[in-house]
Amino acid sequence: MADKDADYGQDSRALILWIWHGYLRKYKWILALAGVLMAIEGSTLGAISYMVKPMFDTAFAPGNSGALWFVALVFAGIFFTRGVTSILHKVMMTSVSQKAAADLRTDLLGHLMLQDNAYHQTHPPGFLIQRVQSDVQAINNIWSTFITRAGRDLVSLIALLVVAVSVDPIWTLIACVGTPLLILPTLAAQKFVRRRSREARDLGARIATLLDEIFHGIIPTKLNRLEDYQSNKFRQSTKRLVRAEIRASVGTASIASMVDFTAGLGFFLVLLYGGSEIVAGEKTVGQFMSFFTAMGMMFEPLRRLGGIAGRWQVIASSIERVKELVDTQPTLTDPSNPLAPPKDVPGIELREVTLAYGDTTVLQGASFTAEPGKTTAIVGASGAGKSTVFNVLTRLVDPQSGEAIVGGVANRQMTLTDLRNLFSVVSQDAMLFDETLRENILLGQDNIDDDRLQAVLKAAHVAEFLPKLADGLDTEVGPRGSNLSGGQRQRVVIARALLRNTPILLLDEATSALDAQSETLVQQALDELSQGRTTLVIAHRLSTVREADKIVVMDRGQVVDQGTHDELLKRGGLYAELYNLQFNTTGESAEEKALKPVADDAPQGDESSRSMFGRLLSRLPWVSGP
Ligand SMILES: Nc1ncnc2c1ncn2[C@@H]1O[C@H](COP(=O)(O)OP(=O)(O)OP(=O)(O)O)[C@@H](O)[C@H]1O
Repeated sequence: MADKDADYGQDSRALILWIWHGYLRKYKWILALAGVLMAIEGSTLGAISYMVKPMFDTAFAPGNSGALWFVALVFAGIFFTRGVTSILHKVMMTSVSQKAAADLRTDLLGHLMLQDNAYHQTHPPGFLIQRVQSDVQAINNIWSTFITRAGRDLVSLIALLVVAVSVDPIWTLIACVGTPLLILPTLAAQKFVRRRSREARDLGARIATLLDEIFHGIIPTKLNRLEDYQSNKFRQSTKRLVRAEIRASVGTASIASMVDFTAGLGFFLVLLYGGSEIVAGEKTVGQFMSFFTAMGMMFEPLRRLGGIAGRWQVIASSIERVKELVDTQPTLTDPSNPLAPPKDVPGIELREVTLAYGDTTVLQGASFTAEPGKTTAIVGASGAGKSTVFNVLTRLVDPQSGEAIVGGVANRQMTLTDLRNLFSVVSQDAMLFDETLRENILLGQDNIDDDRLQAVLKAAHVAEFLPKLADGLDTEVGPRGSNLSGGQRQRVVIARALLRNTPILLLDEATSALDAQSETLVQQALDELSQGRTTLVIAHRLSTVREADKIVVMDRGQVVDQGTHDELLKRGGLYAELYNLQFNTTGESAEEKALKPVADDAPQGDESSRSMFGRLLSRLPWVSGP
């Protein structure tokens, strides 16, 4: 993302207020108590430096052993108080900080899951993981660096300053003479740090995306010998990250160092001026020691506070990034006056749907109907827009014009929850989570009785491979279900769909990745699943859609024909061409013979149809691929 001023121009006050209102205000009493404890701890430094004066002037100089006891006991009490208050406020602050960060992470995840599909296509998983994990962690650092330390340091500084002023206001003024010199360089350094931190966070997100792609695609990476290529890309990005991190920390450190320089100047001047007053006998050694102890103790908190200005810039850049995500609103939302979803098994109608991604038109006035409780197949070449039809129906994307009607209700008029509760989708990528088989099937439903579960396992043909698994239903399936075969994963997804018991079933190439034996089993499970439901099937293998009640033929975003298998073959249009082509190339001579007259007789004098054929020939996966 561009590193421009406008991006990090979010004013710090607004960012703090956002965190305060959203995540901290509810802990205000704990924070207040922790603040009091912090103030007590901070003021103990002032008390220590204050007690140096009586130690010298009342106990040491006159040799008063009674006063010595008193001073020693007071010192012990001060250190004890410091220890107790320190641990108490740290525990309180840490618990609030961890809880606030957990709340923020959870909110962020919920918000990101609601974003449109288009958003997730432009914000890859690695990028979002980085935001949810690392940026929130950086915000969490607010506590360790900003509030806990800064609060205590500020109180210490004030207490020590009070002691110093009480000893001699002029000495104090001289000691602080260099402070105004700090302002301009500090502001410049802060801006620099914020810029570099932002750059580092961007690079971190890019690296997380790269890692995500490498590990998700580890098999193609190995097979294509891409190890060096990926390592190189990683090395380049990490080099830039290291550079940005180093620059940011140099900026942060330089702010602290500027404090050192001005403090050095202050010490130098006070030593000359105050020292001469002691030599002249105008001040006592006790006063001088008390002042110098206060000044010496001020040095560390002041240095840390100087560094905190830089750290705040790092934190602010993370808050900005997280806030940017939170401020992004999804466009696919519930209607303001939603209608109830259909009660019976619904029919589906796509009415003149046109959809484009940028300049690319994907659906162009596409219309068809799918009867309730029947199976409708959608066929067409790769890229014809078949999967996009499913995306429109389930509102993963909204078309620019036209509408999708489910059971007489336009899908945009239902809430997203009601709409998506109507569909079960089984696709080629059976999405399993890294949990047990049982958890993968139940997906959080805890009201399923065992009889129903067993019936579902049987119907989905999961029961057949259960005995082969070490822990049966409690077997861990591994990341993305990697401990199961493709066919087994499909059957788990079918079991899920059976349990969801939705009235509409969308099958997107559900059996295409399976061998013949698995395909038969999965097909049986799917047949079981589609009973009594409105089913839409996308399949490249036309043998699997022959039995459909209706077949919708798509070409380049348009519905070019629809009917039963026999009707379409008789008409001799695109479907007959596809079918003929498929069975010719797979060498099923019986089909070939049966279809040849149809293909020859088809009304293909039409040039567009012939060019379509040539186009299809080059695009069809079953022609070029295995
Ligand atoms: N998010 C997107 N942004 C841009 N173009 C897209 C997007 N999604 C799909 N497309 C394009 O839309 C066209 C239709 O895609 P779709 O996935 O619907 O085709 P399909 O018929 O299902 O293809 P296949 O059979 O290969 O799965 C393709 O040309 C694809 O490149």
